[in-house]
Amino acid sequence: MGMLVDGQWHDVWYDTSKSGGRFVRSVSQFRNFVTADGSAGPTGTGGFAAESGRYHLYVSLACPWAHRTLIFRKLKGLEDHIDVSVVHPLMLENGWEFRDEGAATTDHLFGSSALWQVYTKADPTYSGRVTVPVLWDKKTGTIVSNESAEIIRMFNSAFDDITGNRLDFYPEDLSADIDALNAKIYDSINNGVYKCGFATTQEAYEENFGKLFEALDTMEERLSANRYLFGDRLTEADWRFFTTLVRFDPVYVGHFKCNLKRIADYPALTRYLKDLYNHPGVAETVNFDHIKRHYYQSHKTINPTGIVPVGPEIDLA
Ligand SMILES: N[C@@H](CCC(=O)N[C@@H](CS)C(=O)NCC(=O)O)C(=O)O
Repeated sequence: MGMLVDGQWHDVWYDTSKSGGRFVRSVSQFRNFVTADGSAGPTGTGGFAAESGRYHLYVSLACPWAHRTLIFRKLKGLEDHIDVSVVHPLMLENGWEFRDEGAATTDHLFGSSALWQVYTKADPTYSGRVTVPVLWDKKTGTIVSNESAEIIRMFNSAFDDITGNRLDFYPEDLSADIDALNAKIYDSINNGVYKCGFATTQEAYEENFGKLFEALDTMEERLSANRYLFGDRLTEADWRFFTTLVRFDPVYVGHFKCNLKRIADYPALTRYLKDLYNHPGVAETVNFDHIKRHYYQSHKTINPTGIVPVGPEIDLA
């Protein structure tokens, strides 16, 4: 774990000393958009037109945020148009690293040993965290975006004329409702589990623990009456929720101490999780080996022995 300061790598853990033991996620800094015609998106600059083979995606199979982008790449038929490098599951003193081992790969573009080197290629004086996912532009030699919420929006529509795939997970008529629900799920659930797990005071942990399970109870109720979060319409909000749900019982219950209940104890959430997992193409994006090894072996302040629990038995088929 570490970060870049003026383009130099430093091995440091999250500093919670100024926030009462609370984990505060930093804001992503590369915020451009790929658009169908290269015009500017909601933030950043233009010049990033959708083209087959032009963009490269860096992901971790362990990371819930990167997982969103892999799901969209799959469901939107982008696999032949956007290639991928997969970091090694262990994130230690050099941060995310590349190694040709199992499902992990080399850096297919530059052969870098660590992801921070890709960040400094985009900006030699970059200061900040080195996170996945990263969407790289081969043409201009820079990072388009390192914000998953925005990368999935690009994947949802920018390449439609190239792929002919017009599935829309962010339909206009639901967009405001999706944004509102995303915000709630992000704060109390997606990021909520991290706020429990990375808390360094009892108070910070308990505050987020309460909010997390309150939010899960609300979702359980909502999904008791609906197949998906918005009735029978499968949207971006479902995929954003899914990547946390699928990691919950194998990792967050134990490693992040989110243990009031398991997802297996919620009938509607269990049915929903299985439904999404069995959606064509999605199971192939889930790698429980990387998920478990990443969390249990990378966060030495939480699990110093690095022992990965063998259980629980997970059967989502
Ligand atoms: N807001 C970012 C967050 C991405 C993120 O925090 N990724 C984690 C992995 S799950 C990471 O790379 N962390 C490295 C670090 O914080 O140094 C997004 O959604 O794209």
